[in-house]
Amino acid sequence: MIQVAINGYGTIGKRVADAVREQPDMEVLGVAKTRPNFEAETAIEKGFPLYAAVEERADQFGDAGLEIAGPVEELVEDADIVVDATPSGIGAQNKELYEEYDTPALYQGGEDADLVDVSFNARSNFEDAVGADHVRVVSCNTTGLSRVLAPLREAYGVEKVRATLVRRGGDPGQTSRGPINDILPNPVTIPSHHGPDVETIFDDLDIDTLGMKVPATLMHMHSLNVTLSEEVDASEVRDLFAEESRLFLIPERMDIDGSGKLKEYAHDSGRPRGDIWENCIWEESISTVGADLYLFQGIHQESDVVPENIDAIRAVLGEADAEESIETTDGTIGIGL
Ligand SMILES: NC(=O)C1=CN([C@@H]2O[C@H](COP(=O)(O)OP(=O)(O)OC[C@H]3O[C@@H](n4cnc5c(N)ncnc54)[C@H](O)[C@@H]3O)[C@@H](O)[C@H]2O)C=CC1
Ligand SMILES: O=C(OP(=O)(O)O)[C@H](O)COP(=O)(O)O
Repeated sequence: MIQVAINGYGTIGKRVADAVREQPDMEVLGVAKTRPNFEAETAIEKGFPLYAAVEERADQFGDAGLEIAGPVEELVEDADIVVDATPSGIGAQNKELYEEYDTPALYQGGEDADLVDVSFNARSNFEDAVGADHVRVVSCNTTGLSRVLAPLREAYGVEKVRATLVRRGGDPGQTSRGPINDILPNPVTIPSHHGPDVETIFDDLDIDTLGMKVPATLMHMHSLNVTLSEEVDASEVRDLFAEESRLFLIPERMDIDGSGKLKEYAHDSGRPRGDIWENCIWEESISTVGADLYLFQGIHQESDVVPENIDAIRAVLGEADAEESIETTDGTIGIGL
């Protein structure tokens, strides 16, 4: 059994912990947090050993009636791999800790690409992460773009990508985020950081991205234009995408007009936390004009990177190839609405 440590038990960390628990070849050795809160309490309720990420604050857990298993150093030392899901920039500070105990580590998309040996997307470059010590699972948006581009590149070739990313202002629990009544060009400079980030997965890709932030919390929305290397009928692209387990084509008959109904559907289907691990592509939006492909896709920022973290664990430890790992991950967490 692969012993997995999770350092940072917030939006991403708690979802990765639940997904690790579903795997036949992995166990959650423990999760580390800086301070007690509702997430620390639920970690204990779920039976995850809770470790103190910051020594000076360890007493706060006892004061709140939460039992601590030990300091984060102990957890890192005993683990086969650490998933660092701390806020942007903290992962970089933690790298020294993981190196000290010679424990390989996964980082999240908020960290810089040059922190790691490999930036990772399971569908696109699984093999690059085999045996690597420091791997970054790219951000929710980069994951969403990579999943669409990988099959298009293989089937037709891609000349140029242009994407406009309408990004949610904050996650539902991030009460201090915004905007609350505006539409922001964000970042206002072009390209946004997403294009260069996708190039950490496909280094020969020509991609321009523009970003915005809007008063929404549920999901991001991408408006995508891909110039393919050949003229393709839209129905062929739909068939190509239908073969991809992490692309959900929203059928017209479902009458899902946006992120609200998508999330409602995920809740109705019994998904944990209403998570949607797949890209959600409106089937009717898939259109071609000559070699230009257009589509809209919704990206559930809180959960699409979760299966990618699970696959990255197997890649780093050389425990499976891409196909085996993706199949196991999808089957155990319930991918395929
Ligand atoms: N929330 C999202 O939509 C997505 C986030 N990401 C990336 O995932 C990473 C984590 O983001 P979230 O889960 O949203 O953040 P979060 O703020 O929800 O969770 C981070 C957790 O780490 C804890 N923490 C803070 N400092 C720590 C330390 N020194 N040691 C251990 N734990 C510490 C916090 O208390 C919190 O529980 C970031 O790099 C972010 O860019 C990637 C994809 C989507
Ligand atoms: O990595 C993300 O988005 P991004 O790729 O748009 O920077 C996640 O949705 C986290 O975004 P945040 O930096 O707005 O919390």
